[in-house]
Amino acid sequence: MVEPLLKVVDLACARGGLTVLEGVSFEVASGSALVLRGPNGSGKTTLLRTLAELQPAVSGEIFAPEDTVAYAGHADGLKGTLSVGENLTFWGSLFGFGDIAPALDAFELRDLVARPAQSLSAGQKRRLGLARLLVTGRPVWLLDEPTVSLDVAAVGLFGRAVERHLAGGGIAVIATHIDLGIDADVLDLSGFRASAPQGGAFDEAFA
Ligand SMILES: Nc1ncnc2c1ncn2[C@@H]1O[C@H](COP(=O)(O)OP(=O)(O)OP(=O)(O)O)[C@@H](O)[C@H]1O
Repeated sequence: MVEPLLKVVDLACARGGLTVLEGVSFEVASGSALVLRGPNGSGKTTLLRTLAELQPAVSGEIFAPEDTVAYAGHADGLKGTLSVGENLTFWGSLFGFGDIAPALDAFELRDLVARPAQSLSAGQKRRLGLARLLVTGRPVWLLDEPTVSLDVAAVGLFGRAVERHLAGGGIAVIATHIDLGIDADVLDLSGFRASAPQGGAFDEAFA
C-alpha cells in the first residue's frame, strides 16, 4: 500500500479569531488529488492556509513531510518589474530547482518570456503564477481557486499540468467550483462547519 503523503486528523481551523471548521480528517495519497467544495465562506481558503502553515491550526494534526508543500493562493505573488522568465528563475532559485523550461512550456509562456509581469493580462498573470508551482519541485500543491481569470484553453493547460504532477507521484488539494476534468476525490466542507461559531457576524456561509 502507498503511504499517504498528506494526512489530516480532526483538524479545526479559525479565521479572524473565529473557529470556522472542525472535525476535518482526510488522507491524500501520492498520485492523488482532493477537490474542496463548499459555498462561499465555508472555509476552503482557511483550510488551505492552515495546511500551508500560513496560520496555526486551532486543534488537530497535519502530517506532511517537511518542505513538501507549495501554495498558490488568490494573489499571484509576482514581481511586476521582473520578466516572466526572471520571475520563474527567481522562484526556481529560491527552491533550488533551476530549469524553467517545463514551466514555460506547460503554461505556454514562451512568447511572453521577456515581458514584465506587470504588463500581462489577468489570465496571463495567473498562468505565470501557476507555472511557479512547477519550479518549486514540491510534491504537495495546495491551490485556491487556481482557474480564476483563465480561459477554457488555459484551464485545459492547468488540468494537464495537474495530471502530470499526479502521474509523477505528486499530490494536489484544490479549492475550485469548476470541473477540472481530473480524477479526484471531493470533500464538501459544508459538513464541517464549526458547531458553535462565536459572534453575530459569522453566518454568511451557513444561513
Ligand atoms: N481576514 C478575515 N478576517 C475575518 N474573517 C475572515 C477573514 N477572511 C475570511 N473570513 C471569514 O472566514 C470564513 C471562511 O472564509 P474562507 O475564505 O475560508 O471561505 P471560502 O470557502 O474560501 O470562501 P470563498 O468560496 O468565498 O472563497 C468566512 O466566514 C469569512 O467571512
